[in-house]
Amino acid sequence: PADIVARSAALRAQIEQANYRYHVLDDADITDAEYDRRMRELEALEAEWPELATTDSPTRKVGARASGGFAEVRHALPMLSLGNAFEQEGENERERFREIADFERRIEHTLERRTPVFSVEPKLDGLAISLRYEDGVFVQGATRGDGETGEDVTANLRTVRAIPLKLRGSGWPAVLEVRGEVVMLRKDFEAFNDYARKHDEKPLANPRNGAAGSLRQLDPAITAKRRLSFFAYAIGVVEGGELPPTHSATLQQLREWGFPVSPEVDVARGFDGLIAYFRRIGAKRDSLPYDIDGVVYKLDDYAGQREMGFVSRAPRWAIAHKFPAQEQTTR
Ligand SMILES: Cc1c[n+]2nc(N)[nH]c2nc1OC(C)C
Repeated sequence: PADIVARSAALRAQIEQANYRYHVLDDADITDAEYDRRMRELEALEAEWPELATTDSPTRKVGARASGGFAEVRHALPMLSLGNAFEQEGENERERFREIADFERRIEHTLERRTPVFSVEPKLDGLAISLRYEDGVFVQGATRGDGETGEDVTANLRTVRAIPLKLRGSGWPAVLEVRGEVVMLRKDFEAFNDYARKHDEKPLANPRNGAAGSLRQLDPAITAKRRLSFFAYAIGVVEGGELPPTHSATLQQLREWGFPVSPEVDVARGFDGLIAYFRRIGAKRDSLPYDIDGVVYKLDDYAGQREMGFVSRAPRWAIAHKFPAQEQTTR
């Protein structure tokens, strides 16, 4: 009936807007209680009128259990690994961060630029995944695997509220692949372990294990009980449309389409800019809502990235800069 259809459409719009404000803008405008009340009302409507429960409904109906394990997915564009750099002994910064100095200098020389612009990001310690959208609708999600082929964990990813089931706004390509990290936020990790201890269940060693373990559950109903999050950091396949010419502009575009992107991402110029960012993020590492194991520097313009190319499977245009290993207290 028309009034039911109108009511469910209004609830969807309100819930999707609340998801966007909570996960993307980190600026919720309704209380959790109000959010839950609207979700329960929509779930009740869908229970009474099942045709309302379409696959992109924000009620995120849980799919079937992947009985014989996960299907394999071949990444049309390999999911890259990153060369990484560690701190060394040395009198001055250029020696202590020699590998970063070499990385940046190689780009200056090859592209004949001075102090090139980099997109700089925290390196989240979670599980890398690739999300495929066709005409703005989430159709498939896969783990990184070996970079060439991963596991189809679509049903599990549909239960992650930070992952949009359909894109927001307009102007997206016919096919868009977004890559990023599924993480378990520290507050959700602590809550999970408090619950586990009280109920004599095995606690998680660290949030990364929480994310990996939750996503690889064969039964998506179990994944749905684990509170996971997601932050986009790259693009894969793009067909039937185009993206901005720089990575930093693309990340902003992804936010507008409904993807969470870490608020810590920034742009930096030249070696000094990279090291200033490394120190800034290093200083606030323990106060971030998720675990990180370093920062990532990427030449910002895609034309320059193409010109720099790759060494084996790691790009010459990007590098991870790791912090000294932290004694991982098994909480
Ligand atoms: C493997 C990887 C991991 N991360 N993490 C961030 N933040 N960016 C990023 N980029 C990556 O690869 C790029 C080369 C796309």
